[in-house]
Amino acid sequence: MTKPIKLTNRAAYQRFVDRYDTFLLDCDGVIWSSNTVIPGVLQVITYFRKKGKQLLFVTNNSTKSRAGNLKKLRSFGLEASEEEIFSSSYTAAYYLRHIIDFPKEKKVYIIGESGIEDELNMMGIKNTKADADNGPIQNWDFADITPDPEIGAVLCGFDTFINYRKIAKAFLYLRTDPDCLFLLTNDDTTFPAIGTVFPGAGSLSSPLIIALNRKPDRVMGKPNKPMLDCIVDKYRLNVERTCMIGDRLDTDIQFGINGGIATLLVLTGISTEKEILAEGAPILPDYYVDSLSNFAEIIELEN
Ligand SMILES: O=C(O)[C@H](O)[C@H](O)COP(=O)(O)O
Ligand SMILES: [Mg+2]
Repeated sequence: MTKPIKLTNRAAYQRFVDRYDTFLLDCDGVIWSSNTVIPGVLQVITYFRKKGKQLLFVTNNSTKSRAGNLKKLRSFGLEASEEEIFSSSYTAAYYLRHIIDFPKEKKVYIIGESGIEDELNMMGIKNTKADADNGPIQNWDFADITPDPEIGAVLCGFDTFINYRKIAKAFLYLRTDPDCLFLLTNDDTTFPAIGTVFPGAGSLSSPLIIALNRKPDRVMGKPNKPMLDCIVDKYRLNVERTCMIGDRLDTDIQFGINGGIATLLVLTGISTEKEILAEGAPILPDYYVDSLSNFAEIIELEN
């Protein structure tokens, strides 16, 4: 495998920017770390816009809908449109409506936050509301955990309100109805926040996988196909002139590789330089850089 190129000077930054017309931008670990914007990144994204680059925001974070992500981008002063945003919650709703045509009389049981519920509602897909089971089981009372034939799919995403009740209900729906779909918005094992990492969506759905001894039927987010289909259905990407920019090898960079597009790893999130320089590293980006903010050097040149 070709050794990744580290971008470290103005000439390299300029060549890279001139080489691509479309950037698929990951969010957590590239633009922000939970609610804090990564220093120096905003001006670079604004500069890409000024240079007429097409920007698509491609996030595995299912907690927000496209509208929720747009609000967050704008809260940092970044202009964008919902059309440019692809979240794993949107991809899940898109997949259920446009790829498998989920039965209208059936419901989706959500383990996740409002982003999933909002996107399912916008696609007209019945669901059990994200906060329906945020309360714990009281006094070992399992009486209200019963099979529900209306549940046609269990959809798991990132859920900071995860609890035993949700896992138990999802388990029962999947165990009692073999036709009930088991779907994940994404399976990132960790989540980057406040300069460190915490358990990710993939860790939160693992109790179900273990208890059921069953793998999910489909995972929506990067590096998986539903997210790529969702983007390609909306945008005719010129893969030759497109680059995926991300902080995680097994999601962002693998997604680029699967899509036949170039990849740039930034070291402000999950994956490290040590991982890509290791002998026999399984996933390698084409390029890497300490931070997206490094490109600010070429902005100064122009001013
Ligand atoms: O656990 C998760 O859901 C992920 O860590 C997180 O959401 C990744 O988001 P992204 O980096 O794709 O924006
Ligand atoms: Mg990320």
